[in-house]
Amino acid sequence: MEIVILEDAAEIGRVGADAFTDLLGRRPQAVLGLATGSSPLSVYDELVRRHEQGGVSFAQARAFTLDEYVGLPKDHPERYRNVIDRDFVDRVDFAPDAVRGPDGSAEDIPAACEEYEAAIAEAGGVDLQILGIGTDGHIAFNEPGSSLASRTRIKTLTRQTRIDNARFFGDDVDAVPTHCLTQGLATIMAARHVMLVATGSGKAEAVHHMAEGAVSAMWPATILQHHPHVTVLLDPAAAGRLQLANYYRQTWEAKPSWQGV
Ligand SMILES: N[C@@H]1[C@@H](O)[C@H](O)[C@@H](COP(=O)(O)O)O[C@@H]1O
Repeated sequence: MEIVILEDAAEIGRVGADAFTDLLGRRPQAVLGLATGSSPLSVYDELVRRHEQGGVSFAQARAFTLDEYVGLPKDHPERYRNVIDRDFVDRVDFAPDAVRGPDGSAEDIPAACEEYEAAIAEAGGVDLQILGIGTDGHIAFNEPGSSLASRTRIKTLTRQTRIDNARFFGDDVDAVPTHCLTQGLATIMAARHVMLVATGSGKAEAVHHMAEGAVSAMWPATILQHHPHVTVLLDPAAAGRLQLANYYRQTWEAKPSWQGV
C-alpha cells in the first residue's frame, strides 16, 4: 500500500488525476471504477479541467460505479447515479451508456447484482478504481462485519452511515434509505489499481486502521492490505493518526519523478 500525504485537496486532485490521465493515455478504452462522495471530488474537478483543455478524453472508456441506494426514485437528486452524473460523468465526454451502476430499483435485486458482476467481468474488469472511506472504515457500502469475500449484493446501512449521509437529505436521518446495493469487497479487490482518497480528521482513525491495523471485517478497508497495487492519497488531517507518517513522507519525497502513483 503506497501512502501519499499531500498538502491539501488540490494537490490530491492533481496526483489522483495523473493516475487517470496516464492510464487513459496508455489505454483509451480503460475501464474505470467511479465513487460518489466528497472525497473524490478534487480528482474529478481536476480531470474535468484537463478534459476541457484537451488533455484527457473518456470517449472510449467505460466505467462502473460502486454502490446505489435501494428505493430512491430515478429522478431523486441523491440517487448515486444522478450524483456521479452531476459530479463527473456529464462534465466529460463518456459515450452514452458507457457508465453503469448497480440498479437500486430492480424488481429482482439478487439477479440485478449478479448481472452487475457479470457486466464488470465482461468489460475485462476495472483498471483503476477510485474510493473514499467511511468514518467506520467502510468502502463502497461494505459496512463493518461485511464478508471480506463479498460480491455485489444488498446491504443494510448502519445508523452511523445514515447519520453521516443525512446532510444530503436535509439533515433528516429518516429520509436516508435503509438499504443499498454495493460492490463487495472481493469485487473491489479485483480492480487492478485501487486509489483511495481521504481528507479531514474525521477519517484519521479509519485511515490508521486501514493502513496499519489488523485485517478484519470490523474495518472493511483493511482488506486493501492484501491488494498488490493500492495508492492512498491523504491530506495531513486524515494522516493524523498514522504511526509511520514520517516514513510515508520520506518514501514519497524519494520517489523518482518519472514514476507515477
Ligand atoms: N457509499 C459512500 C462511500 O463510497 C464513500 O466513500 C463514503 C464517504 O463519503 P465522503 O467521501 O463524502 O466522506 O460515503 C458513502 O457511504
